[in-house]
Amino acid sequence: MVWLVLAAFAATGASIAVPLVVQRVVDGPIVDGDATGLWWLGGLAAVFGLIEAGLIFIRRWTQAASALGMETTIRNDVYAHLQRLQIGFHDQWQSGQLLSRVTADLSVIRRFLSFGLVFLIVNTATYVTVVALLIHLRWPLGLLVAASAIPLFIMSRRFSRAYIAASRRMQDELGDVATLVEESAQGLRTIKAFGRRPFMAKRFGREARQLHDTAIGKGRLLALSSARFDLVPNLTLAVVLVAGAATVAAGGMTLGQLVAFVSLQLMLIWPIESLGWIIANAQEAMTAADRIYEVLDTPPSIVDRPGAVAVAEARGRVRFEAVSFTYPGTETPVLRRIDLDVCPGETLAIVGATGCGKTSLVSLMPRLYDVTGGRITLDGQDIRDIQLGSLRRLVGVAFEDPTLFSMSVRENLALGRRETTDDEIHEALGVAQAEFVYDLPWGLDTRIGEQGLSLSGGQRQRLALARAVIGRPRVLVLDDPLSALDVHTEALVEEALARVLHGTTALLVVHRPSTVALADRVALLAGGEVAAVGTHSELLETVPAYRAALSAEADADAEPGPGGNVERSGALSLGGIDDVFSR
Ligand SMILES: Nc1ncnc2c1ncn2[C@@H]1O[C@H](COP(=O)(O)OP(=O)(O)OP(=O)(O)O)[C@@H](O)[C@H]1O
Repeated sequence: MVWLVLAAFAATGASIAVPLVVQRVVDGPIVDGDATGLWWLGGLAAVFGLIEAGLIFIRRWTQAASALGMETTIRNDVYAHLQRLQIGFHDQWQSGQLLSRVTADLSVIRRFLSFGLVFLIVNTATYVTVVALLIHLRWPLGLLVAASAIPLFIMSRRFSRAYIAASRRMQDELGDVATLVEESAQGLRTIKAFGRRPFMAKRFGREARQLHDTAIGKGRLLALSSARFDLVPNLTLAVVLVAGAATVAAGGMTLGQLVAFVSLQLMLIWPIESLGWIIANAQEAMTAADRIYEVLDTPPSIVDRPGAVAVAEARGRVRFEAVSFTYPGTETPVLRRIDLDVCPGETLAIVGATGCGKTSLVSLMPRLYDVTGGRITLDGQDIRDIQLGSLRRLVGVAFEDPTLFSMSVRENLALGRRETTDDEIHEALGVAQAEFVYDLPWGLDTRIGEQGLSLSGGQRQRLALARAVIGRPRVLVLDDPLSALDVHTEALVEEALARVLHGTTALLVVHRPSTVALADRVALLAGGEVAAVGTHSELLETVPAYRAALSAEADADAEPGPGGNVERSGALSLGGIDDVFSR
């Protein structure tokens, strides 16, 4: 930036020097008929021209490097911050809005850094220097030119107020359009399957038209103000020409001085004309910066507490002590006074009606959310006093909706643990019955599609399960990890999983009665509270609500799927369409 500004100032100095040389040429060699002097001064003007060209090259070159460097740094900062922010933040933000901030808004800032800001500095410096020279050359005419700044100032204030509102609206609308594109791309199967393409296209068309109208309004504002800005220097020039000619005729200034005066004044036209564009550019960049700061200024709420310790090994005793939890931004607690004690190596199944808080409960273990009352301990230590990094290394997680990334199978699995050997991968794939990956075209190095969409629901779920069990974490959190598997595969996975669960403390959200068999004990959740805890057979005998919950799940399970032995990914698709239409 420093080189850039220095080069810009020096180039402006060189360009201002040229009219001053012209003045010497007109008043000296031309009036005196001195050919040698003409050559010398002509050569000097050419040298200034060459210097200016060289400096412009340096300016443009450094401009690209500095603006792109800053854009990349800010983008990395925003991305890193988004990763640090708690899930609660992401629940409340549309992903398209975040996407447009990391892409479109940052490009606006880069454009300002590389053009708007440079021209703002250079043009202001040019304006001040040239006006000072004009006053020096002929003060009454110089002051007239200086006075033309007053209407310019008033016009630019009005313009910037109107423009900032329009550009904020447009950038927000751009975010909405990005959200729609992203959602539609993700939900394309559902949209096509329900024949809702025209509906979605119409919805998109409405948003796109809104964006178009705002952009046109913005363009109109810019066009109007550019025309007004243009008028001021041209009117001033006309006055200067008439008054200047009269002064030369009266002998108040030389012809060379008038030529220099007008040449210098012509140098002001571009800085003034570009004022509207620079203000627009600056306002857009300020709006974009505001939008980026809305993200950067949100402090992550789930962080290491002061004095949090790193824990490398754990026995794996997990206790929920009077835990309650309310989602950020909501009033009603989802979980109330939860007391659970899970011994090292024990598997606790969590059973309950849909929406009773099972997923919320297990999300607290890896601190995706923090408890709002009570505490969770691991080996007697509040998990908030354990460094997040080490807590998440100790806790393996697989959720019902298995997210895979556009990376190779191996990289997807390594997300579960950074250092993995082929043996560990093989073992984890065995547990999850996911050996099918060896049959993919490039085996473990096959790149799976965006979010793993080229795999079936059951295949994705098995890979997510393998990712959770890789490296045998001390605590496993499995949120209905077998829901998309056919009965045969489920039995095989359960058999292998039982061996893994043997030495691991596990919280296992269970929807299907068959999976309960994996658990040592079962906790029945009802309305966000623990209604009963005991072994499966105890609860079956003594708790009618447990029998009811399991038979309801069994009924749901028994509903015929297409083809009987097909992997049950229907539930996931229905979740998807709900999402599309509720948004
Ligand atoms: N991000 C969120 N923000 C606010 N409320 C939420 C959020 N996620 C879930 N809830 C609410 O919390 C309650 C419990 O949801 P949760 O997903 O924990 O239930 P669940 O027992 O796992 O359900 P299911 O069996 O259908 O998976 C529901 O009423 C739900 O609407």
